[in-house]
Amino acid sequence: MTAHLKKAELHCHIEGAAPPALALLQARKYNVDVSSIIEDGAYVWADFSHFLKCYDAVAELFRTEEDYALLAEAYLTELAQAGTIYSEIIVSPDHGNTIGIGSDAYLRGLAAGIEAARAKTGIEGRMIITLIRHMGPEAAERTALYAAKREHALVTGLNLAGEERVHNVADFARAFDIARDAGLGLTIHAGEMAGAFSVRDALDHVRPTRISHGVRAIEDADLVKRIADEGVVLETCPGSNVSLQVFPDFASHPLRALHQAGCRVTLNSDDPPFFHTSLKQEYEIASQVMGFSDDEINGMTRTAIEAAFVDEATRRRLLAAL
Ligand SMILES: Nc1ncnc2[nH]cnc12
Ligand SMILES: [Zn+2]
Repeated sequence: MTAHLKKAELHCHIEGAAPPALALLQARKYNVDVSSIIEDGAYVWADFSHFLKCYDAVAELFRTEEDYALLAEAYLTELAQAGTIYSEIIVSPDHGNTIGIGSDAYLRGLAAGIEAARAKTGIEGRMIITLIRHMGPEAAERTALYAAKREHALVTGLNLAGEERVHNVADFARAFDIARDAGLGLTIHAGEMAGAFSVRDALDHVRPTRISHGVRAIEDADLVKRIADEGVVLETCPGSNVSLQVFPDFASHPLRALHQAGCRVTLNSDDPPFFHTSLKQEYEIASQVMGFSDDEINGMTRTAIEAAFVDEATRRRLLAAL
């Protein structure tokens, strides 16, 4: 049982956290037919590419600042009820432009939701802006320049998500330079849908302090050693990996092997209802299915706070709360 453990999360895509019931309410509100993406109260998708399309269709159902405030408040409140003290949500201001409210209003809505959840429960939240790999380097640079303006105090990092099997990380190096110069924390989706070379690619060309997923580093023993030696933090999402068939089951998941090799690992939910999981469940899986002790799991939570993209005063306060 992990209900008594404090929790922290570095990796959850906010539109991917929308429960199907909420998506259905939004669909009704905007008169959108979602029968092809929600069946019997669950999201339907067949593979990773299809999942990304389903994700975009769900994101399309959130169209105003208020919609986003409610989504963030609901998600963070649920996390806090499970004992979570810190959460970074991955956000996509480009989506604000797609739906016509603009990036500022999109972030303002999410920030309002984070603040409302903090006022109610004490949970601390931050936003990590993501570049979308399959939208290419030019769009990424525009988004990085926007992120670097740091108009929202709760925006503290930059990520790269989307279809990992297109482009090289080097194509996005300028975007990450812009973010680094602006003092944003850096993390990159790698070693999820593509193999170990993709993690190496991210480490060689950008040197982020964290890797989103990174689990397929296990395919290359030298790379695992490098991750451990350099103290790179892996935002692992076992439920997501099994759901997307990156690994056939939890028994084959490399979390235990990475931990044993000295890699700094953390527990995360990614897109929880899409993958039939939650942060609470990821902690349960680590404990009950993978056999990690409470001390080992607390170590992962501590690692998450140590690697969080927050100011040092907040980090000290969160570490003291563990
Ligand atoms: N698991 C994932 N990998 C890459 N991009 C994503 N966008 C939303 N979820 C994602
Ligand atoms: Zn992700």
